Amino acid sequence: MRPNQLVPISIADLEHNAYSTLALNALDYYRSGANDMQTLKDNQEAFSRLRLRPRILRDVSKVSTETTLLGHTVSSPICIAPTAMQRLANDEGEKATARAAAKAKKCMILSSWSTTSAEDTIEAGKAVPVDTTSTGLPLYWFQLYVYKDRAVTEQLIRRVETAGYKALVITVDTPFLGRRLADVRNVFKLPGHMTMANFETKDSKVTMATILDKKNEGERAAREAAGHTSGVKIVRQESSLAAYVVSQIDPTLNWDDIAWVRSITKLPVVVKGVLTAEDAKLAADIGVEGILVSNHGGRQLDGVLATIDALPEVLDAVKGRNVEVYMDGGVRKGTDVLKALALGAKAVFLGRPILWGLAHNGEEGVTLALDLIQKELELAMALAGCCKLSDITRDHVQHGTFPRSRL
Ligand SMILES: Cc1cc2nc3c(=O)[nH]c(=O)nc-3n(C[C@H](O)[C@H](O)[C@H](O)COP(=O)(O)O)c2cc1C
Ligand SMILES: CCCCCCC(=O)C(=O)O
Repeated sequence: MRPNQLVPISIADLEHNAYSTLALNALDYYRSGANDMQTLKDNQEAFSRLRLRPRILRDVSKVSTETTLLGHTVSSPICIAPTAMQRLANDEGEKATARAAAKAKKCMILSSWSTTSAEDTIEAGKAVPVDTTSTGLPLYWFQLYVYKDRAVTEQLIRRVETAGYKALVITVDTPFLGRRLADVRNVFKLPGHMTMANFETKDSKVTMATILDKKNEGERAAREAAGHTSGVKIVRQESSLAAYVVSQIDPTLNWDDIAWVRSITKLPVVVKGVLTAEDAKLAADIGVEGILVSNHGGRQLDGVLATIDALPEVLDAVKGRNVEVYMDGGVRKGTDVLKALALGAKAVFLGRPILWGLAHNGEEGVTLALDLIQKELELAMALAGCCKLSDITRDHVQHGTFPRSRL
């Protein structure tokens, strides 16, 4: 371990260590939120504004966190959110995460923008022997960005169906990339030896470097055409990620496209990035199977509600409808998970904690991150008087610090 690093016993320790392990452009890409990072901060702080209401004397000698997600049994409601470019943290990247998910029998969502292909990632997970001493299986879902070129999107859907992914998670909060200032300053780009592996064909490798080079070439040509001397240094005001999004991702995305995706696949569809009752109702009306309440880890529209604060209105809006509701954003501790479940989430997803685990020690680091928060959840459940997830109710949590009698 490097000087100043901690023997990690919490997600916060893993994050602390990652700060001295990762290269600055990767660290900044992972840790940043958009603009002032108000929402990024609030995602965690909002959990601290909630208080737990434990019940006592309930025989909590055995605690189980087993649950189902869209009909599949997994060991726990703690799941892995899609995060792009995991090989920036560790060379094994998405494969390491998939193996850790398999060992823990947890659900992993793979990003469209992975640095390992969808096929190679799930194969790595499937190669891990299944622990038969407990029920449940690892579960892999695929996160979809809808490309301007619908053929690219459709081909990807066919590939992930064949590979064995069990749901499509369509991210709907990213028509354009949020402005992450550190990435702009660093002129963030993927190192040349890594690719957006799902978009690599025999003939063309889609790297951000190639996109950026084309863009620079275009800018240079435009300057020359306007009579400027060639060779003048071009000062870019965006990360290459933002440029790639503008060139490839469809900002016209709307509810008809969600219906289109549903019409071309038998996989269940989860919409990721819902923050309001209004949109939750529209999602349920269109027939999606899942809603992931998310503000993209504070990386898109800065100033939106913390996800744990948006969760109740989404749940109220779809009460009685046949749709599962999950949340992500700021989940760092077992008590955070308990609070989200008490408000009514079916599961929670972890973004950055998995990256901090990967940076720590690849697959073992992700296993450690998952295990730390899993053990914290089990302890929190026992201390709150809950042996199984169905024992956790809305009465286990309240807003603010006033006793109920004074509210
Ligand atoms: C570095 C990074 C990359 C991400 N990449 C994606 C992505 O490719 N697709 C996506 O839908 N969300 C992406 N997200 C958002 C996460 O899925 C998730 O919503 C968020 O990280 C949850 O917040 P947390 O990091 O506080 O746990 C990314 C988040 C981070 C931090
Ligand atoms: C269409 C937007 C691509 C963003 C890719 C990665 C990501 O989601 C992030 O937050 O960064």
